[in-house]
Amino acid sequence: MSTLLEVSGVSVTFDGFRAINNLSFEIGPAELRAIIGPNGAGKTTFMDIVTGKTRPDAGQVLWGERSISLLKLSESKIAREGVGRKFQRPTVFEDQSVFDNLLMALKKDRAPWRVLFYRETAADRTRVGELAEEIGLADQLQRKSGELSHGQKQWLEIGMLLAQEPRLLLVDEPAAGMTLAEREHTTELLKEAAKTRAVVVVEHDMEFVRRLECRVTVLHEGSVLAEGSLDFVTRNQQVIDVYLGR
Ligand SMILES: Nc1ncnc2c1ncn2[C@@H]1O[C@H](COP(=O)(O)OP(=O)(O)OP(=O)(O)O)[C@@H](O)[C@H]1O
Repeated sequence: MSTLLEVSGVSVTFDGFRAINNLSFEIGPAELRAIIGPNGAGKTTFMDIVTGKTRPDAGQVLWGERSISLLKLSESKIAREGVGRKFQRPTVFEDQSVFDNLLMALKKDRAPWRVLFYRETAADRTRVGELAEEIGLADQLQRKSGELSHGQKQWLEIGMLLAQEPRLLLVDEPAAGMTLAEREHTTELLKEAAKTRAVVVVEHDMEFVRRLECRVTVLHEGSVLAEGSLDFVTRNQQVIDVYLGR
């Protein structure tokens, strides 16, 4: 399997506390991966490192075919390289329609004068339609985003990230606060997105993780404790002791 992202031997210490401890982790170019683990295991810090928010004290984070080091790039450069991140709370423009939110998110030259003189094209409208279809909001395009349900807002934000055509999408607890039907739709959406890019989902909801039907990485004290199918990792006695059994 070729590798899109390779984290190797990464450590991060905050005030003497080692939040990430010699972490090594790989993900392929079109793969869905779930990351689970107890509170404080280092899941958020892992995403912070990949996106350039937190700089590790040691280790490597290599990206793409040319194995460039993400550690040398700023947060904005990493985003432009194709790393997208979805935080837990949706951050859509509530006063704007679903259509406008998606339109604004399309990958464009962001030079200020271009934004100023920007006119949407037929190709843009088509792309917005495709994205809306993909996230299940094709019949909601004219609605104000603020009127959407919590789940719909989350899908819209995923759509806005997909509009940027990321090669890796990091998603933090997408199922939180969703109804069962919304969770099911989210599962389908993430599975579909992972057919053409890497998607890493941090999640505590085990039923949700089961439905993703993907490889699972269990983090504990900043390292990988176990990796494999959900059935495989949940049979691991250490995983039961530190996470599931509590
Ligand atoms: N900026 C920081 N300064 C000091 N300590 C930090 C900082 N960020 C994270 N930590 C500590 O590092 C450890 C790992 O935190 P992290 O948020 O990555 O865990 P997590 O697995 O995402 O947990 P949760 O499931 O609760 O979100 C925790 O003990 C946390 O308190």
